[in-house]
Amino acid sequence: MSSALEAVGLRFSYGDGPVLESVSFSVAEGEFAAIVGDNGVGKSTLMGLVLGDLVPDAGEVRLFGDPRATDDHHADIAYVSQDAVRGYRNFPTTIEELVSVHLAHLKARADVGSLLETVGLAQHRRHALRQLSGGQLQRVGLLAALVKGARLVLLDEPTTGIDRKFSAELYRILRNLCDEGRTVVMITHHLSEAAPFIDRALLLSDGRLSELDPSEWGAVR
Ligand SMILES: Nc1ncnc2c1ncn2[C@@H]1O[C@H](COP(=O)(O)OP(=O)(O)OP(=O)(O)O)[C@@H](O)[C@H]1O
Repeated sequence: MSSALEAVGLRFSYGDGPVLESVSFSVAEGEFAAIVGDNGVGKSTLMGLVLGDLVPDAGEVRLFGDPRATDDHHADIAYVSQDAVRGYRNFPTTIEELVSVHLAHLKARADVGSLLETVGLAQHRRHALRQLSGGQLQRVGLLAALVKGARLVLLDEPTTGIDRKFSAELYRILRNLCDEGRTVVMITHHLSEAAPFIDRALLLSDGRLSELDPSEWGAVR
């Protein structure tokens, strides 16, 4: 399997001591990987390096085999943050309109109904964004990633403020995306809830990333 995302010897500091010392990992196309670690260990910093918002002091990020510096694969990757859509909540549009406009802008052809079906929002297609719950809004963020046709979907704490039932639904949607060949890398503080759906868990601590054995997934909070 070829790699969707690879990091080789990433080192990064904001100025004081290094946040990341030497981070190396590879996520293959079609995998669902979770990144876990205590508060402040550098998970969002690592995401910033992957997204190109931050530049490593040493090492390299590769997207689909290409060094990020030479090809940012803008069209292939999508980032869904904790509050991706919350800020747009009062924008006067329905989900259906949002998707249609986005598709038209991208000159992309896709069936709006099946995209909404994929993220479990079909029955809300004519609802205004302000009528949606936090969990439903989070899925609108994911929907934007799908409209774009992203092959690599990055999520930072997608289940913050979302109850267990909605979280499980979101994980199931992400699992399905991976089964269709997309790649998902998700920062989470809820590994035990995500465990039934993911392929791999990577633990960030002391500036390094290590693979967690599935037998350890239940013990990490
Ligand atoms: N812009 C910044 N300038 C200086 N230091 C920063 C900046 N952003 C983060 N840091 C520091 O870098 C370290 C890692 O922060 P980061 O947000 O990456 O951690 P995290 O693992 O995502 O944390 P959390 O789980 O709380 O979201 C922390 O000590 C933080 O205070």
